[in-house]
Amino acid sequence: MFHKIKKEELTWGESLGQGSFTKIFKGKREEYIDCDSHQMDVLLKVLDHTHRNYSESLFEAASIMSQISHKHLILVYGICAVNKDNIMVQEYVKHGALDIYLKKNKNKSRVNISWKLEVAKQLGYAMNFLEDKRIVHGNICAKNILLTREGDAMTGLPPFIKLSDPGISITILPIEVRIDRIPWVAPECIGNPRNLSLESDKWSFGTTLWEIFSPGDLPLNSLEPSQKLQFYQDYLRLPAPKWSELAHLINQCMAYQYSLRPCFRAIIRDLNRLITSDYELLSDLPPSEI
Ligand SMILES: N#Cc1ccc(Nc2nc(N)cc(-n3ccc(CO)n3)n2)cc1
Repeated sequence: MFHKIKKEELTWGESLGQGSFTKIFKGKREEYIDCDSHQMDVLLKVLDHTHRNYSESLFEAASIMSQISHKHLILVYGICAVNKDNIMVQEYVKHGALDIYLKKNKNKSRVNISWKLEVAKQLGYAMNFLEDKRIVHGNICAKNILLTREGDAMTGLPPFIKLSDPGISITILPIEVRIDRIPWVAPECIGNPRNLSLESDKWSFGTTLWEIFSPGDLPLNSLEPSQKLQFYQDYLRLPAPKWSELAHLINQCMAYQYSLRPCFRAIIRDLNRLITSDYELLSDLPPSEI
């Protein structure tokens, strides 16, 4: 399952924002390694008291991430559950979530096409690792991609990302939340969330690709819930990026027929093709026009 962490080991720092049913704080964890103490930075993900009924799902998310180890997956140290608080303790990632980072660096030359392709490829590696282990994540989105290293175009140092835990599973969340998460939640999971599968992770990966390459926009952000549902009922597609090969890959991942979605090995191969083809493209389009 997961390691149980005592509240005394934790020191609380600043609030860093909030997820759907959680609040996140920076913190420190006292660690005793061969009897001298070490303080390490941690991220404390606290379940809102009003959603204490979801604590089992938070523990399940922690348990999934604790059972596997990969350089592009977040490291979860364990859970601290004392009286009303349910806290997931994970490694602190220096630059936080990708969705906020992309907005902040919208027109910065550092966040260019090759930077974005590198991030997409690393996410593909994490997803391929999960697919090989038949582990469904269930909440792939830019908000759950964490930036360990910004990278530096001058020295050619690439960015480095880690996929976060899935949080509360959509299989137990009310239909309103599933509809609100269109277009990240795959169509087959709207009617019946138990259709969550390795294939639905591919759909979400496609939406996340769209997010990474859009200049900080959120897909279908202006639509009401009923219009989001209609979007699926009409088999509509997200606005295609101008880069047709990228648009093609996004649409393959976001195939309404889930058996047609490519495996992550194929997705990584296609991303590598985009990376090699990317340089002709750079000459004629400004990054924001992809
Ligand atoms: N300003 C700022 C700032 C904010 C957060 C971090 N660090 C961090 N470390 C993690 N392990 C997880 C997260 N998350 C953020 C959203 C989610 C939702 O999944 N996680 N953020 C660093 C700087």
